[in-house]
Amino acid sequence: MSHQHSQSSHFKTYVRWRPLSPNESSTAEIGRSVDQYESTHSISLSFEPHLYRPRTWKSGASFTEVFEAGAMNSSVFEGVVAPTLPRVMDGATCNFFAYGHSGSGKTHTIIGYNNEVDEQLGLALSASRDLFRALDEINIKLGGGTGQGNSEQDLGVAVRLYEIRGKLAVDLFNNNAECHVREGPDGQTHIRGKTEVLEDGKVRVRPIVAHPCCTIEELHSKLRAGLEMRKTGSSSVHDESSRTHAILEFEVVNKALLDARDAVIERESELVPVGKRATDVHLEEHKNAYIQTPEGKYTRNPDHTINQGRIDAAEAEKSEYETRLQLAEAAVVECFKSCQHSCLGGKFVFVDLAGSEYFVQGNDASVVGPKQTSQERQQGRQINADLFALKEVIRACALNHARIPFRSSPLTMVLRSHFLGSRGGLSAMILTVSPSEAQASATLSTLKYGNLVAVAGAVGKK
Ligand SMILES: Nc1ncnc2c1ncn2[C@@H]1O[C@H](COP(=O)(O)OP(=O)(O)OP(=O)(O)O)[C@@H](O)[C@H]1O
Repeated sequence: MSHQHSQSSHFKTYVRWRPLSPNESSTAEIGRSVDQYESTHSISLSFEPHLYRPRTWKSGASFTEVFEAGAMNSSVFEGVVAPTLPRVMDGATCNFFAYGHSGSGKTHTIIGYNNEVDEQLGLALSASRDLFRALDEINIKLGGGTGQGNSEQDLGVAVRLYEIRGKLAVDLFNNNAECHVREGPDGQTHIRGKTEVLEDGKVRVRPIVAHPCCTIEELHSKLRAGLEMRKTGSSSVHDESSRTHAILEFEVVNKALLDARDAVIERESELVPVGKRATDVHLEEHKNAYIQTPEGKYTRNPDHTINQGRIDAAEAEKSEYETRLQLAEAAVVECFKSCQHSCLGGKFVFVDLAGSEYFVQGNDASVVGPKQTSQERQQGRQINADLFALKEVIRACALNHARIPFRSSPLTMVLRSHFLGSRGGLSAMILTVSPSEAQASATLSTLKYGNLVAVAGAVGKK
């Protein structure tokens, strides 16, 4: 088939239909069928006549699998996430994006609403369950490890939960603290909270909080508390609509790594006042070294001698603290080298993308969104920009470009390390869609975006 594109082994796209909800039971369903090619599927849709919508639409052969409305979370997990566990246990990052309109089933898929029943457990919670099982085995095998986080080397899971709201990251594990997303001189993205000035003059800037968990129960309870903090906005479709991208990370850690990272933050906070003092001393000593003549020119001040010794002492102190920081950073690297298992640093990342009702492709008139305030329209524009940026990053990664446009949006900046860490890992997008004719425009919008992303993820791959 001419429109058939093979799926990259590093990026996959899935579709999940949800059942009609009780209040949609009287509405008609979108006509749909699936064609299977070698390892991909295309979807054909037919709609009731509508002024702003085509009568039929067919995707490319873009989708790895299409889950029908009867599929339980456990089947989706087995098809999408479970096969990637070995990659995470080898230290890679596997990213999973849920994308769909408000009420289409993103939260149902990622977190789940009934955690008492295994089949209903969301993908993230099932992933954490399997991750803990695998880590417990290693902790016992590596000898001495109790699996309860008592040993420096016992492996556990650090969980982070934050949202991208506009240009800021909001830490749901730190009382919704607003954090800035910046690129550092090292080219890495840094997500940092407000600067805290401590009593001893140290200046601390905290990264996103990572809760270390030794058991799945501990992780669930932290997660429940964080999810309570999620901002909800009004929506014409679903009361709990989110206008933000939520990011949930599970990273394999041990106490030695967490301590080493804490030491880096501590050394950074010590360096700030010492660095400032060195700059102040330099400025003070040079301030009176020149005077202005009546003609407005600057000339050396004969009455002032620069105290070079004072400047040198301040610089020497600064470089001592810089060395301490470098040693602390080297200790983090050493943790990875000395760990007896390659899984340290392996990550599952789940991203609940903002609702697809904001996605507009060109002058696409088929998308008729809910009535929005001007603030919501502005958020919508940012979300749309994020989604385009994400697609372009996926394309550049698939093409193995040396320069990947992570800087294009706060979302892609934040995902930088996850995409780079996914070399050896995998990224997948799950498109959640409603079969209701009443949601046809939103469903079409979701599938169109998913189709674009799948094409982007498949370029350059045979
Ligand atoms: N596959 C499914 N099977 C059964 N029920 C589902 C499924 N998908 C969604 N639902 C139900 O539909 C409702 C809306 O789903 P959900 O809250 O997951 O939507 P959402 O996409 O996360 O919405 P929002 O973006 O507004 O948060 C929930 O009551 C959920 O239980």
